[in-house]
Amino acid sequence: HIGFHICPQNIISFYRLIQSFPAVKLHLTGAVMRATEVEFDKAKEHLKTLKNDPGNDTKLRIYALFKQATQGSCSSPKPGMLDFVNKAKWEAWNSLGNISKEDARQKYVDLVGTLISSEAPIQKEATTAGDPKSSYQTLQVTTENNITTILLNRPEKKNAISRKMYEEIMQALEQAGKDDSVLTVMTGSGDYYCSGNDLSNFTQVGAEGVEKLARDSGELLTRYVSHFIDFPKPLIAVVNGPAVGIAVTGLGLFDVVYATDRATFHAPFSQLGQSPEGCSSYTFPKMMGTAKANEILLFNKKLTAAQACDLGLVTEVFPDNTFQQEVWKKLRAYAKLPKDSLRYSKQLIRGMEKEKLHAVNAQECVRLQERWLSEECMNAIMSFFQNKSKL
Ligand SMILES: CCCCCC/C=C/C(=O)SCCNC(=O)CCNC(=O)[C@H](O)C(C)(C)COP(=O)(O)OP(=O)(O)OC[C@H]1O[C@@H](n2cnc3c(N)ncnc32)[C@H](O)[C@@H]1OP(=O)(O)O
Repeated sequence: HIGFHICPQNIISFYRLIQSFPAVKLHLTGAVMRATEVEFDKAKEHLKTLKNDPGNDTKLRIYALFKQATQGSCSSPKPGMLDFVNKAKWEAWNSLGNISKEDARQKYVDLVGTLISSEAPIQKEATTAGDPKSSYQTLQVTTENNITTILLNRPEKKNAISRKMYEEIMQALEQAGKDDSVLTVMTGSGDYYCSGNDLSNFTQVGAEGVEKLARDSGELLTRYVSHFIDFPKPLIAVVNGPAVGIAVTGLGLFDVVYATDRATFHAPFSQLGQSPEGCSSYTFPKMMGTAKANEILLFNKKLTAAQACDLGLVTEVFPDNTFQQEVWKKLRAYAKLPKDSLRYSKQLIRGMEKEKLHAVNAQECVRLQERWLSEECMNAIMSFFQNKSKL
């Protein structure tokens, strides 16, 4: 017995205690938050939503990881024999030895993730009435056979991503990250996978002018891309047709990309007076070499599915007439694999890169905010709407 009383009120005071540490306040008010710190903060918030008491051992582990992540190794003197609670906390913290702050932060995030997902309701059926998933306007989100599918659903606009759709995709990713499914799939409805950013996002200039629009767009894009960087389980793109702009660049943040042989991949940034996003200025050169990436990101080279596969952007290409059948057969088999093993393996594969990716995302969005205000970009957007100059 360690002196904690296990009741909901005590869980709440435990969180308050954790929140009240000066180190956390300092960390929260820091002007620049590092990527995993953002994730760490999210985990702290998620922790507050736990409905069940995780038990004293787990609470001590959470406490210890929190201290190690924010203050480093335990160096305070051991509390006296009769100071049960503080002694147990000290022992838990001290038992972490010299593990780094970053490792502790990751372990904290993983532990909270496991606790939260163990409470998630079991999803047995595809979308049902009253399910928040059925309230999306631009997406159709379903969970079936352990697979949550996010269907981009504006086929009449070639699934161009409107502001509403950016928000809904983020919301759907948050849900999918927490639900009981094993895999998350993104695909498009109709003949396109996605024609990228909806160019009318740049024509809705409010009273505060274009600078405000550019700032808001930069903020939206940063959040959007962060959701892919931080997505905790395997994320698969089923590219059912042509992909443009951010729908191409973001593919570097997916874990597997299956494409129909009808798909093309086009990131026409210089043609639009813009610059790369979705972390592609980092993921593309890393994946295919700088020279090949330059043809795509600087010189607007449109790739066929086979070329994209040769360059490593696409995992496998299927003939269009058997695409859906072959891909879903594979996915259904993958979705039978153990969920946590997949989740942890993905986190190991991606974990080391996360901070870098967040930094790249931030840098790309700063550059884009400047680009969106440029004459080059404004002319390209006007030209699309006035002359319908297509790519
Ligand atoms: C909040 C800001 C975040 C910014 C993130 C940065 C992201 C950057 C990018 O993604 S850059 C790429 C932007 N995309 C484009 O430039 C594509 C523009 N579209 C086209 O060139 C063509 O529409 C096409 C080649 C994709 C398809 O041509 P086609 O098959 O001939 O179809 P239509 O042109 O008739 O299209 C049907 C319908 O959809 C509308 N539409 C298609 N794509 C977009 C788009 N990206 N933005 C807005 N609207 C789009 C098109 O206008 C038609 O509408 P209509 O029927 O005329 O009302």
